[in-house]
Formats: sequence, C-alpha cells, structure tokens
Amino acid sequence: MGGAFIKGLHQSGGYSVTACDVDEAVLETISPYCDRTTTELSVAAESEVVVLALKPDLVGAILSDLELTADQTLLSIAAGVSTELLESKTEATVVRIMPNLAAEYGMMAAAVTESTVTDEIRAILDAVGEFVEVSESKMDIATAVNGSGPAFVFYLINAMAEAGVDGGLSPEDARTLAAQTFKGAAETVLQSDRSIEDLIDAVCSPKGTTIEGMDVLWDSDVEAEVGEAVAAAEERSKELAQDAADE
Ligand SMILES: NC(=O)C1=CN([C@@H]2O[C@H](COP(=O)(O)OP(=O)(O)OC[C@H]3O[C@@H](n4cnc5c(N)ncnc54)[C@H](OP(=O)(O)O)[C@@H]3O)[C@@H](O)[C@H]2O)C=CC1
Ligand SMILES: O=C(O)[C@@H]1CCC=N1
Repeated sequence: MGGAFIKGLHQSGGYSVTACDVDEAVLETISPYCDRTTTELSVAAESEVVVLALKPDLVGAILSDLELTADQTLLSIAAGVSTELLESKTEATVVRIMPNLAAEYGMMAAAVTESTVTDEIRAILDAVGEFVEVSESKMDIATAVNGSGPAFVFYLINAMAEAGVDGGLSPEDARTLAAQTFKGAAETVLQSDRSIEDLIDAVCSPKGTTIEGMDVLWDSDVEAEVGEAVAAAEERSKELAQDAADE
C-alpha cells in the first residue's frame, strides 16, 4: 500500500518523498517514483509528514522507536490501529486514514477519522483520490468497504470477465469490457443524482436482456453474500484493533 501511495504522489508531483523499507528489493522497485530510498528508519526525523505503511502489529513498537516530534505529522494507514493508540505512542499530530490501492492511479477512496485532517494532509489526500471523514468508531466498517473493497470488486470483475470468456470473447477483450464496465458504472453512480435502483431500471429495457440477468441476481441474493464479505472484513478489523490494544 505504501508503494501505491508513493506512485500516486509521484504522478501528481509537488512532493519530495523518501521511501524507507527494510528490504532493498522493495526499495529498488519504488526508487523510480521517489526522491530518495533508505533502509534507515531514522530518516523519519527529517520529514514533515511520516506515512506509516507497516503491518498493524508492527506499528506500536516502531512508532515508539521513531520518536517523532510535535512539529511533525504522522499519517497512519494501518487497519485496526486506533487514533488513541497512535497518540499514546507519539508526540506528532496523528491523522488516521484507511486508504485503498487505487491511490496508485489517483483514484483512491479513503476514510479519515473526522476532525483530525489538517490542510497539509488534505492536500496530500486530494492528490491521490477522494476521502470522506467518519467517526473513529466507523473506521472498521470503512476498512471493509473501501480498504478491502478493491479485492471484492476485482473478484466481481473477474467473474464477469470469465463469463465473457466462457461465451467466446478473448480473455483480453473480456477483461477490458468487464473492467471498463465497472469503471463506467462507478462513474455513473458518482456523477448522477439518480438512485441506484433508478439506474438499474434505466439499463433494463422492457422485455430486454438485462432484466433476465437481474432476475437471476435478485433470486440468488448476491447482495447478501457481498454483505457477508464486508461484515467478515469488518470483524477482522475489530480483531486487529483488539490485538493492537493488547500489545
Ligand atoms: N494492501 C492494501 O490494499 C491496504 C493496506 N493497508 C494497510 O497498510 C499497511 C501495510 O499493508 P500492506 O502494504 O498490504 O503490507 P506489506 O507487508 O505489503 O507492506 C509492508 C512493508 O513494510 C516493510 N517493513 C516491515 N518492517 C519494517 C521496518 N521495520 N521498517 C521499514 N519497513 C518495514 C515490509 O517488509 P517485509 O515484507 O520484508 O516485512 C513490507 O515491505 C497495513 O497496516 C494495512 O492495514 C491499508 C489499506 C489498504
Ligand atoms: O487486508 C488488509 O488487512 C488490508 C487493510 C485493508 C486492505 N488491506
């Protein structure tokens, strides 16, 4: 996720970025997109904004080691690590966000703990996508919807593409048609002020093809299955929060 963030920022320009990772091989893949790479964690002391893109169970210990100061901002993207816990480990101003992988292409959907975002962080987030502010208690469900969400959508795009291949399309054409259809449908939802039910209705020509497919979806209750996937991810985010608090 840290790499996606760096690539997105690079695309937008305007930021001087130093990437730090323990693994030289990871740094090599990211070096074309940042100003400097290093394995030395101490570099964090030189940065106005430190983005912590570590696995949740490492965040507490590493944050204590970093010894950030009050004139720095910490941007944490770790699932399940609360603002309260972060603030107990650092002097820096804390902003907790849940981003997603589409930051790489400037299309991130992120949730940010409300009332924590500063102008400086707003500009960084605007450079890689869109964000909404939610209360801290809603970060677990946001993690499931927009953090894990891309994987769920990739799965659905693949299902649609596979069906196209089964029907005789080439894998390349099926992938393009399925992905562009998801992108176009998403853009339509974002730009239109019509309800989603209304938009479905607009695609369903009377006695046409779409209503036949929608009847299958409504009968098989895909909506409930997607709901269960989101609930499972939300539950795991809560477990990660508990693990982080217990450490
Ligand atoms: N993947 C995603 O789509 C999203 C992830 N997140 C959050 O982002 C965070 C990272 O997740 P993800 O990118 O998937 O995980 P990764 O394991 O892919 O990335 C973490 C990176 O940090 C490196 N690392 C480990 N220890 C250190 C250290 N001491 N100093 C510097 N670098 C270190 C890891 O190296 P090594 O592999 O050698 O341990 C690895 O390259 C998590 O907290 C997750 O909750 C949030 C939203 C979306
Ligand atoms: O799977 C995870 O735990 C991380 C957080 C959200 C997306 N990826």
